[in-house]
Amino acid sequence: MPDETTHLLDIQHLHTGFRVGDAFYDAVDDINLTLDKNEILAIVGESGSGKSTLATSIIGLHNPKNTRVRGTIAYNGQNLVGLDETAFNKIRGNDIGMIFQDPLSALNPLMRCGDQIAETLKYHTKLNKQERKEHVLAILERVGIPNPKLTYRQYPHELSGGMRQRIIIAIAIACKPPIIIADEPTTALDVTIQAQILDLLEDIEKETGSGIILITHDLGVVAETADRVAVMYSGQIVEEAPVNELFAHPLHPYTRSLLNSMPQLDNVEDKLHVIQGTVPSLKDMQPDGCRFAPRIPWIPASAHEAHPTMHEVGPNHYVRCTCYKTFHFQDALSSVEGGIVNVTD
Ligand SMILES: Nc1ncnc2c1ncn2[C@@H]1O[C@H](COP(=O)(O)OP(=O)(O)OP(=O)(O)O)[C@@H](O)[C@H]1O
Repeated sequence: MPDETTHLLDIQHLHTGFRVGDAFYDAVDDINLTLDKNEILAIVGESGSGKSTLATSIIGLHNPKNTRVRGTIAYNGQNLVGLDETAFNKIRGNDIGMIFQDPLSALNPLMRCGDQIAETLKYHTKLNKQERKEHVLAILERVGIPNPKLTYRQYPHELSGGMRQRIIIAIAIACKPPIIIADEPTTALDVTIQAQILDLLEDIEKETGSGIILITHDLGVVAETADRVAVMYSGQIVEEAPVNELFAHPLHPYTRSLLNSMPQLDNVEDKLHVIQGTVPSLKDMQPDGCRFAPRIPWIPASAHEAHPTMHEVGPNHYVRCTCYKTFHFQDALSSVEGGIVNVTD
């Protein structure tokens, strides 16, 4: 692991629990993770695995009445956990830029696009009105808007989905934040635009040296864009590795299942395999033991750790629980249940 002092962000023992009835349930359960300059760290996992909760914990977007956040998110000598709204407002946009999945709901429909970018500059910089306008035009050009002067005056609904996402990226990078969190930034876009937006994010990372947390359920996006990957399942990280290592030597049964459920362009004859079962809801999460065990019932209980920990299995490669050592995909013939073809190798 890189020297601790170089980490942009150092998350230790992060728990984020939501109130359900009278109790809190951890959607993020003891996460340890670092982000460095000049890297794109992908957080990948199925819907409900806790990816967005991790992101919103970092930028303090939770209602404290219904949410309990514990642990440390060290940034620039301070712990972001427990900061009040005033302190977070200074950090959001200036230190941490945020790119959301749905640009239409993230933008103000009644405000011109240029003014929305200028607003961030107004709040965080001492630039005067004219300087802000010039800066916004330069950013619009940087994010690939073909006619910045026209788009400055346009409202979000006048733009295509791809262009709107470029506006969101412009807002996120306006103050050159060292950290950018992109939560499913391309999910709502078609494939061609998706590739352009991912290229843009990569260029920004190279130009500015920022660290980007890229949240996605799409392993194709991960393969194309990320430097390092953390795989999340049921609120926990189950595997973490540099991207090439993860794709070449995936170890955790969940990672292997996710990879096996990806369509392979070079093997069109193959069936698309589906992972049986679903991510448990908050109340149904097992407090201890291997949380993926119920989805691989053919693996004996003795293969799992009672209290799973992360094991270092190679340089910067970590995997949770010992079950990866004995895991194998179930035989295809015996695994057809309820119309679902289970993963096989
Ligand atoms: N405000 C909330 N109150 C209660 N439960 C919540 C809240 N937000 C999320 N959850 C629950 O926390 C768990 C993790 O959700 P989260 O949205 O972080 O997952 P995700 O991996 O980002 O999924 P998706 O890709 O669908 O957003 C889920 O069980 C979800 O229902």
